[in-house]
Amino acid sequence: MNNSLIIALDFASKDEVDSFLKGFNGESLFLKVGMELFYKEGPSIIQELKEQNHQIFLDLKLHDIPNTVGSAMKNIASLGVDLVNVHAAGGIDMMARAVEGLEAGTPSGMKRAKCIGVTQLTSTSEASMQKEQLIQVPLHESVLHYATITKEAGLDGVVCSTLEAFAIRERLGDTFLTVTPGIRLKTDEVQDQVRVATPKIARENGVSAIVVGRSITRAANPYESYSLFKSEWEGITL
Ligand SMILES: O=C(O)c1cc(=O)[nH]c(=O)n1[C@@H]1O[C@H](COP(=O)(O)O)[C@@H](O)[C@H]1O
Repeated sequence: MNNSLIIALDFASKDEVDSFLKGFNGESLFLKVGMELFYKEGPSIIQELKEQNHQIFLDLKLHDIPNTVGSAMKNIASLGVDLVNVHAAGGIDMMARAVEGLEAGTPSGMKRAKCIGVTQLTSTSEASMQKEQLIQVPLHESVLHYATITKEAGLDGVVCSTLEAFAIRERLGDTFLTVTPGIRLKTDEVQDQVRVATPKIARENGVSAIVVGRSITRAANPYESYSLFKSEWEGITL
């Protein structure tokens, strides 16, 4: 999990995923399946990707009452994915029930998926958080607060931006995962993301894993783009 580069498979169908993965020549990857792909293809896409030896982050960002999230996680656990997430805004009880559900649903002999809490989405700015969520503290503080209650609930880490990762590690320790989307090379379009940084900054801030989507999946040559991100993330000069 640590030092991973997770590719966000934000595609409309399995066919698009297949043609994307062809360029990787069977390399074992850490892949994120999100709502778009999962709602189209269902659990079979997870099975297929696992059979191809990939690690899977199933990103469904659960956010509901504790009972519903706990039961949903029990079913998700049977898919055998490596990483799942919930919204920290659902609260401590909801997050604790998510982990309980995962533990109850993980088949014996299998490792339970790690569970992380989404703090403030990387598409959220301080101004929009204050105006739309009526949270009147600086965004950094809101993220640190969500990270603290996520740990209290027994989760394994958070989704945050690279800009908050260092402070989270300082407060909550090195083993608490910081998974950071909003990753762009200097020359990339930011698109709908707000709190963005390069793989180099992510590495310098000690984040556990970076998540990269469109900069790789929509690149003219996805494998070349993946290699660029990977070498900057790993600190290798090409
Ligand atoms: O939980 C996530 O993965 C997530 C949380 C967050 O705060 N921001 C965020 O961008 N993501 C996901 O990370 C990916 C980022 O994609 P790109 O912006 O295309 O690199 C998308 O699949 C998002 O759903």
